[in-house]
Amino acid sequence: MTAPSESFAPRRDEPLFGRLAIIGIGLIGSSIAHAAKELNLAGRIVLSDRDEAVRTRARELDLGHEIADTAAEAARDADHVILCVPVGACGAVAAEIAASLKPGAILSDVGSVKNAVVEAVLPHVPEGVHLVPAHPVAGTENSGPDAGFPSLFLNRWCILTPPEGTDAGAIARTRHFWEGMGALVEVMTAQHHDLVLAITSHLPHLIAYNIVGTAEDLEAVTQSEVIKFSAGGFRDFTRIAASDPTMWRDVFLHNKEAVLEMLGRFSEDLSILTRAIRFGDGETLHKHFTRTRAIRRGIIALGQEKPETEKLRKP
Ligand SMILES: NC(=O)C1=CN([C@@H]2O[C@H](COP(=O)(O)OP(=O)(O)OC[C@H]3O[C@@H](n4cnc5c(N)ncnc54)[C@H](O)[C@@H]3O)[C@@H](O)[C@H]2O)C=CC1
Ligand SMILES: O=C(O)C(=O)Cc1ccc(O)cc1
Repeated sequence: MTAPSESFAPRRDEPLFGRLAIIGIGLIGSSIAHAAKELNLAGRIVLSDRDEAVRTRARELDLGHEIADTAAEAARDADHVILCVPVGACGAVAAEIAASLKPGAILSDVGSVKNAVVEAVLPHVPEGVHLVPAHPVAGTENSGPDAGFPSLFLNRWCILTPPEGTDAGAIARTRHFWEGMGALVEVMTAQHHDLVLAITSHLPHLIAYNIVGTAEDLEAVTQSEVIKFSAGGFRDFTRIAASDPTMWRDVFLHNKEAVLEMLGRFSEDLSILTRAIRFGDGETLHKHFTRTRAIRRGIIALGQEKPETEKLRKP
């Protein structure tokens, strides 16, 4: 199947899909387009975006093989259609392309929330079309067609959440597509996905948006010292808090229950730490920090993250 290659992942001799349609040409859509073209995952890659300026830029960047003016045009006759738009737009785009989807096609997405996307998209999926939702747990704080790069998904998880009874062949083809881009694939229910991601991704983003906002509110008091002396911790938060506002508004509006559940637990734990500080309970603080340090070391041991000191060393 694979030939020796200079690429970041093996290039296929034969494409996996005849026609791939990507709707939404932002960070994720353009990254898929780069990877799928470079690795020969699809014979023809057609992209579309509702924003004309984005379509023009995608043509300049030579993304895929063709930029269509409408989502319906891009999806026509496609074997694999991926919605790469904000979570709140998935239902409307599915309605827009429904009549263009051919029997046997796989309809997928990349949304950071899964249950709400399935609920919004499923009513528009024609008979014979397979819905296989996906979430690549890989990204950056940047957005738009210039932000994408082909190795974004390399060694990163991609979670598939097919509704019960989904055709096994369609799930397997979607798995092979993401594995083809170097991702590690896991299958779970949409509900479980949303609960896990609420604590591992959505809550951390909310905390970052909040702390950077609080710091900005204090600027008058601190006279720019927040920015000047922002050491590692705060700087990391500013990167996360620079993430796309539309995308993250949609994440919180569409994963409301799970995020509120995790936020409740977070607040309870924060109260314990607050009490410990107030009453000088060093033992509680030390115990807590020891436990969290072990979690970080576990992530590094699994090879999913490099120690900061290694990142700082010159290559
Ligand atoms: N940014 C990240 O790090 C990650 C994002 N995701 C998910 O991927 C999806 C896309 O995110 P990004 O690529 O970061 O966003 P982005 O903001 O870079 O691009 C989204 C694109 O969708 C287009 N769009 C919006 N509504 C549309 C519609 N109705 N029809 C056609 N095009 C439309 C916009 O014009 C924009 O070009 C989101 O659902 C997000 O939750 C998943 C993993 C990581
Ligand atoms: O930039 C970061 O650190 C991210 O966390 C990127 C990201 C954002 C949203 C997702 O659904 C998955 C990954």
